[in-house]
Amino acid sequence: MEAVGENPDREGLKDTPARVARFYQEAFSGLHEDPSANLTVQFAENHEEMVLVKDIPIYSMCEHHLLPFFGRAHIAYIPRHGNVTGLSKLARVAEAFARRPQLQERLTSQIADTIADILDAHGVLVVIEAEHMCMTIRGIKKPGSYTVTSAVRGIFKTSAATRSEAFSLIMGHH
Ligand SMILES: Nc1nc2c(ncn2[C@@H]2O[C@H](COP(=O)(O)OP(=O)(O)OP(=O)(O)O)[C@@H](O)[C@H]2O)c(=O)[nH]1
Ligand SMILES: [Zn+2]
Repeated sequence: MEAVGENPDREGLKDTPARVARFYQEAFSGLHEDPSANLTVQFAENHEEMVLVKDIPIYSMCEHHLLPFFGRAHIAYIPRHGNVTGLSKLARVAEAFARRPQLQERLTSQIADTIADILDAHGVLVVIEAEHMCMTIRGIKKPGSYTVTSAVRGIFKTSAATRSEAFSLIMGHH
């Protein structure tokens, strides 16, 4: 506060360091979580077909400026026989990785790798669309620009038809 020319002792600012500390604790709480622990809930269901949870709201922080980037994640996977997980658990994996100092690319691939590994899925496809505040309120200042990243694993990588089915479901109407 002193460095930007503020008086840290004035009424409105005196609790601000503690508030910022609590906010960072919340924003980075994923560092103390094991995202894969969410995937222990598995149903012995024989559905070896695509499951897609789309439009999951995502808030993360870019590790360069500690400014938010936010948007939507879409997670598709094709379960192996008997390894169907709870739908909310896919969003929980995304949430645990988002609450860390991040890069959008790393966030995308960490979600995909964790689901692919822990569920031993036939395939996983993750798409994240996000706006980066470090590109909108500062620097190059391009509000409205979106970054889209994807990570494809397993059958989504080897089968172009399966991959395009997932992308058309993601891009399609709600
Ligand atoms: N690849 C990638 N880059 C990111 C992400 N979040 C922020 N960045 C970029 O990280 C870069 C950091 O660049 P630097 O040149 O070190 O920092 P800077 O001087 O503040 O850069 P400008 O934003 O261009 O003003 C910038 O280009 C950001 O846009 C992300 O999730 N993925
Ligand atoms: Zn940034």
